[in-house]
Amino acid sequence: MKHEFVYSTSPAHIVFGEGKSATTGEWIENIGCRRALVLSTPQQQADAEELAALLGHRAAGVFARAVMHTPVDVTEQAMETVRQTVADCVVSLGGGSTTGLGKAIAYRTDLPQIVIPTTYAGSEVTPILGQTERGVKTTVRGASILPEVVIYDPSLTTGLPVAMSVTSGLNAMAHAVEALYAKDRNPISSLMAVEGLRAFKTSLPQIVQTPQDLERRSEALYGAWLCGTVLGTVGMALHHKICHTLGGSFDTPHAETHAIMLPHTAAFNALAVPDLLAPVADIFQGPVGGSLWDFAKNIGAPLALKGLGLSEADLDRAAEIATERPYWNPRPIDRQSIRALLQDAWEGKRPAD
Ligand SMILES: NC(=O)c1ccc[n+]([C@@H]2O[C@H](COP(=O)([O-])OP(=O)(O)OC[C@H]3O[C@@H](n4cnc5c(N)ncnc54)[C@H](O)[C@@H]3O)[C@@H](O)[C@H]2O)c1
Ligand SMILES: O=C(O)CCC(=O)CC(=O)O
Repeated sequence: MKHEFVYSTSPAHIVFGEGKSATTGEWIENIGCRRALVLSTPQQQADAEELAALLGHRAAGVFARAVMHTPVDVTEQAMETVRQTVADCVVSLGGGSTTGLGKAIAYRTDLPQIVIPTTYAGSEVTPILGQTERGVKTTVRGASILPEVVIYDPSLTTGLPVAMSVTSGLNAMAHAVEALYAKDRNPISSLMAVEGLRAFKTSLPQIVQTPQDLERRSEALYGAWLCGTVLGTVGMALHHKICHTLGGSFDTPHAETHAIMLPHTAAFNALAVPDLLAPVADIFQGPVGGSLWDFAKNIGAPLALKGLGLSEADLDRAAEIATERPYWNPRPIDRQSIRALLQDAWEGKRPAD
C-alpha cells in the first residue's frame, strides 16, 4: 500500500530570522527559566561572551570548552560549572559540537536547552546524543536530549569559513538522502528531505562565491533545519554507519567524512531504490552518485578519504567494523562490497552509476 506510516511532530519551538538571536533572553523567560549557562567552543568564546553580555542578569556564565564528539570528561567539567553558577538552562551557541555538550548536560539534568546553530550539522533538532568515553563513541536517544528552542539567525553564520560551510552543508544533505529511503519514512519527512536538498543545491554554490550573502546563508540554514529534522525523525542507514565507523574508529573529521562518502553511499543504494532516490537525480541533474560528486567537486569539497589521513591499510578494518553487526539498509551489504566502496572513496573516484 502506498500510504502506511506513523508521523510524530517535534515539540520544539523553531524561531527563524535575521537578528533573532537577540530574542534569546525572551525565550529563556518563555520556557520558565531565569539563568542560562552559555556554551561554545574555544573558537567561538568571544561570540558566547557577547551573547552573555546581551543576556545580562539572565546569563549565569559562559563555558567555552566544547569539543567534537562530546567527550564525557568535558561534560563533567561543564556539569560542575552548571552547579556552581546555579544555571537553570543552557544556551548552546555554535555547531554540532556545542549542541552536543548542551544535550549531554540536558541528558544528565533535564535542564531545558536553547540552541543557536552556526553550522548546518542539524543536531539542534534531533533527540540524538553521541558522546565519547575512553575513545569509544556511543549514541543515545531520548526526549530530554531534544532542545526546547532553536533560534536560526543567519547573521551568525556569515563567519563560517567557506570550506566548513561546504562540508557542513554536505553533512546535512546526507541526512536528507538517507531519509528518502529510510524504512520508517513518511510523506512529510520525504517532502522535507527534498526541500532541504533543493535549499543546499541553490545556496551552497552561491555561498562559495559570496560568503557574506545573508539571503543565501538563510537558505542554507533553512536547509539545515529541514535536513536535521529528518535525521531526528527517521532512521539512517549505510551512509551514517560508515561515517560513524570512520569518525569513531579512525578519528576522521565529521563533516568532511560525510562530504566524501555521500556520493558513494548514494550511488550504492540507488541501484536498489532508484525510484526513492529519483528526486536526487532530478535536483542534481544526473545519475545519483555522479551528480552529487560533481556538485561536491564544483563547490570545492574534499573528495578523497586519503586526504583525511586514513591509510589504505585502514580500509579493511573499516569495512569489517561497518559490516560486523547487521542493520537495515535498502540494499543488502557485505564486507566485500563495502570494502570496494571505501576504496573508491579513498581514491576520490567519481561513482560510476
Ligand atoms: N546528534 C546529532 O544529531 C548530530 C548531528 C550532526 C552532527 N553531530 C555532531 O556534531 C559534531 C560536528 O559538528 P559540526 O560539524 O557542526 O562542527 P563543530 O561544531 O565542531 O564546529 C567546527 C568548528 O567551527 C567553528 N564554528 C562553528 N560555527 C562557526 C561560525 N559560524 N563561524 C566561525 N566558526 C564557527 C566551531 O567553533 C568549531 O571550531 C560532531 O561531534 C557530530 O557527531 C551530531
Ligand atoms: O555523533 C552524534 O551525535 C550522532 C551523529 C549523527 O547521527 C548524525 C551525523 O553523523 O551527522
